[in-house]
Amino acid sequence: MCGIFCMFEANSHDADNCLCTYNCIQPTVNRRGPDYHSSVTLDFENHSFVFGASVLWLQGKEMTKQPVENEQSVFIFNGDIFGGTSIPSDVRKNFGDTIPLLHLLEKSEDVIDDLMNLQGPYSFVYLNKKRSKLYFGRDPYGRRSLLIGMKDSAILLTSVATRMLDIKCVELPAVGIFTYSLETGEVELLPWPFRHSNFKEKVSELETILNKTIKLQQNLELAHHTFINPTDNYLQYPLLSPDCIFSNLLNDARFFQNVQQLEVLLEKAIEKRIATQPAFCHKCIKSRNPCIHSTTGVLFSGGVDCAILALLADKYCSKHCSIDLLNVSFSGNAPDRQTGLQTLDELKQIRPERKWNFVEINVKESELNLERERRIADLIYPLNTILDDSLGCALWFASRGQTESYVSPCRVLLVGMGADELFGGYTKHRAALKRGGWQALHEALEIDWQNISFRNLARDDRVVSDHGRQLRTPYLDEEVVEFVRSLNCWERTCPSDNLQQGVGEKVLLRSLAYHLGLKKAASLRKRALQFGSRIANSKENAHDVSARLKL
Ligand SMILES: Nc1ncnc2c1ncn2[C@@H]1O[C@H](COP(=O)(O)OP(=O)(O)OP(=O)(O)O)[C@@H](O)[C@H]1O
Ligand SMILES: NC(=O)CC[C@H](N)C(=O)O
Repeated sequence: MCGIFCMFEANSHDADNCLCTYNCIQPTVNRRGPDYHSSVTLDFENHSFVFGASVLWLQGKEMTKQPVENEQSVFIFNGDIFGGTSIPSDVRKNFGDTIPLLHLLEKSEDVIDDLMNLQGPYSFVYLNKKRSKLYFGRDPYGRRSLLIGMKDSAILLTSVATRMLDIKCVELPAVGIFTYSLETGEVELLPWPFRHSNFKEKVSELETILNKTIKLQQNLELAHHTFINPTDNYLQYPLLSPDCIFSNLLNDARFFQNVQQLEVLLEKAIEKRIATQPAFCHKCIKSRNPCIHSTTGVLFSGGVDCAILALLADKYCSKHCSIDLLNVSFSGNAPDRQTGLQTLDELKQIRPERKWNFVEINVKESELNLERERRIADLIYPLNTILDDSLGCALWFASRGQTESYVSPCRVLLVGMGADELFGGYTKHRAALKRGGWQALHEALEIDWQNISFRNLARDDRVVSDHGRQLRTPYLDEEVVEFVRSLNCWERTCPSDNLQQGVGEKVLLRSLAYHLGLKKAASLRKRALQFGSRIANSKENAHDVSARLKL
């Protein structure tokens, strides 16, 4: 993952202030991109700028260095363009995504339209000198981090910050692309063509931080999918075994069509996310020696979401390479260790030729406390709850991929984020159905989807990228999301008393797992990362501010 940093100050010809902040954050920014790092200092139109970037090379035949600077532009980019019509795929294959994206922005008449025609996660900062404008933003789902803060007249934009900084930061809301005019100092928002329910709250939080009114031209409609009731006694299979239920469902032509469509789209999403990387692992990339080490890994609890990812990854990883399955536990026999080993057996049976590296990552409390203080709390910042602490720490250790005898050489990690929001996997979805029927479940899913970019995605990106690895989330692929969100809630999930736990919730995804041969994993009950790994104390209130994250 690349690390990006930009700080600029109005009415200034001296970058010392900005450089001072850069020096403080630079080591953390650089950890995100181990292949290259550099910075650019600029005095332009009565503003002083510092741009910094570190690169994890993933696209193109050669690495693209950053910041990219030419007569017209300075550009820093963290992300992956995987598809869409604005940049042809053969161009990306040869030249990577950074330069073509810059060219697109340089000639763009309608930035939002051009970006909406791209697929993939990103955040960027782009100075267009001709237009005297700085553009910055995150992709519409908010899959990459970008923080914003202000001190006096200086504005900071960075992938990561530290708690020590004398600048209060917030996550830049993924609501559109922002522009800053060097001529007037005005900040404008070019919004994505839909609006989340918390749009206003997020924009006004930003106005407080910047101490400016943000100009917004369009007044957008709230993005909301309409609700339709199921017509028949949909999914009424009480008291049957999971095997019978899945077999029945897969024999239902209408249901099976959705399973097949999901399989096609998810495979495509995984294929792109595996194919788009150089054919070298972390250890061998410097020498460029072709290797058979793992380049792709899966954060692996053994649960249904990541089991599907691992099985489909097998199809697209070189048959000579191993695949790392990284499994973290904060107590020897944590539930996720048991399910991890169980699903490993299933994968081995289905794909016996593959070398599956099940990496047992055991974390002692002393090490957890040390690393949280030394590093993880800064990565989680500005989020600060007990839940952020548990998830952030668990993900950091899982993605470090380190045991006493092994360090994972993967540069790309697949994770199952987004599956529960899209397919309805949380206990609260069961509660909503019980409380208010399908309509309430539909609304709960809408809210979860609208919140996903603010809740966890940027934090997860900051934490995993600290190991110089790229987090990739196939369930959050645009085509997968569009398809799943086009379905009625009752076609995706059925957390009713008629279908037992471990079958009804995420029933569409579980049916796909069963169809692929993951017959045991298909009906494993959900165990959230913080409980499955035993990092969390269930007596604490997950939404309270965490004292452990304070300086
Ligand atoms: N103990 C663990 N070790 C490593 N990775 C994990 C672990 N637990 C969860 N993950 C990763 O984090 C993702 C999201 O976690 P979440 O808590 O939503 O898990 P989940 O719903 O139980 O998913 P799954 O069905 O894949 O277990 C998982 O899909 C997986 O990639
Ligand atoms: N990891 C990144 O964000 C780098 C940007 C770009 N996709 C590249 O591979 O060069």
